[in-house]
Amino acid sequence: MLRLDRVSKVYRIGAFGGERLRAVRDVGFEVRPGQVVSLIGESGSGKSTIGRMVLGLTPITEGTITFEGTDVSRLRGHRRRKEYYRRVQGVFQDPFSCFNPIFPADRVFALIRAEYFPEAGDAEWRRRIAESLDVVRLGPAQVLGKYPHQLSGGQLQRLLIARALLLDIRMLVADEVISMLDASTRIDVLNLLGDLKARGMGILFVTHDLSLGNYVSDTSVILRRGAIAESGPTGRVFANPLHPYTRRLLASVPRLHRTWAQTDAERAADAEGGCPVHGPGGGDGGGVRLVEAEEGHFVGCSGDGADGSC
Ligand SMILES: Nc1ncnc2c1ncn2[C@@H]1O[C@H](COP(=O)(O)OP(=O)(O)OP(=O)(O)O)[C@@H](O)[C@H]1O
Repeated sequence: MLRLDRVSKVYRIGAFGGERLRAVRDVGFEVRPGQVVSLIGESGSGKSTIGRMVLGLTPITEGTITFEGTDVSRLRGHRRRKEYYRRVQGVFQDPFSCFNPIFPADRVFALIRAEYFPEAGDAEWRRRIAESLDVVRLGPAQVLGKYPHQLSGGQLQRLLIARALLLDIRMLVADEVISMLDASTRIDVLNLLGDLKARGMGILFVTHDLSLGNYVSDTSVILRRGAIAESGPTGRVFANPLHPYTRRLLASVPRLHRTWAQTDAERAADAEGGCPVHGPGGGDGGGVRLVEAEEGHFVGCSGDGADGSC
């Protein structure tokens, strides 16, 4: 469905764009129908840049992104972009910023109608909205005609997902979609993503939170400084983390019955360095080259070992 091959992004930064920042390095993975793939990494690891490149919101520097066999790396022209967005949509962290406070929140539906379904009759359109709201478990009376400030963050987030569903999308990029929601609403939105997956939708789930990645995804892609440190079936990556960076991330998840001191000791042990594939002396495991350590489970090898094997 969605495939990234050796995708990189270099931003021009500094005065007059004279400096370059390599935010994403040679990233490749696939999202299949009915599959949730998590992009996991700390702040600045390049997760959102990848999500934005998939959505055509940030131009890619190198590599290829294909969706259902079509190269969508450089989407040009209103018609091509419109067709792509009929199939692929994004939902982001801050639902409030997606709504204009001076209009009722359901204006987002009217904008979709004007762009994609100008020929739809009123009765048909009302039925389609009701169907979409039903999928995201919102009653029309709860949200229609209400202003953004009258709705909760969770309701607004679900409204945005309902808007995307009007388009018969095949893939959703969900970028930190629950970070701003309270605990009870979070689980609602996570379960909703589970429903969408069950309907065959592919989901690219961007998160800095390992436990969320573990909860929702079939495949995990762990990013470090823009490169893949480790990737594979979520069960394998979490049960047998091979890269020191993944182990450090896992060690920093607060757990009941564990103390700071125990977590610190784990961190220190992992910080000793070396390549996760070839051991100490094999570089720092920067994730430049991916090595298949077990079936479908890849780990970044720094490629600079003394004997050239690494
Ligand atoms: N438009 C931009 N111009 C220049 N640099 C950028 C731009 N957007 C992101 N960056 C830089 O690229 C790197 C990756 O940023 P990105 O937002 O993709 O990371 P992230 O993993 O999503 O982080 P966070 O979880 O904090 O959102 C960071 O160093 C960031 O400062």
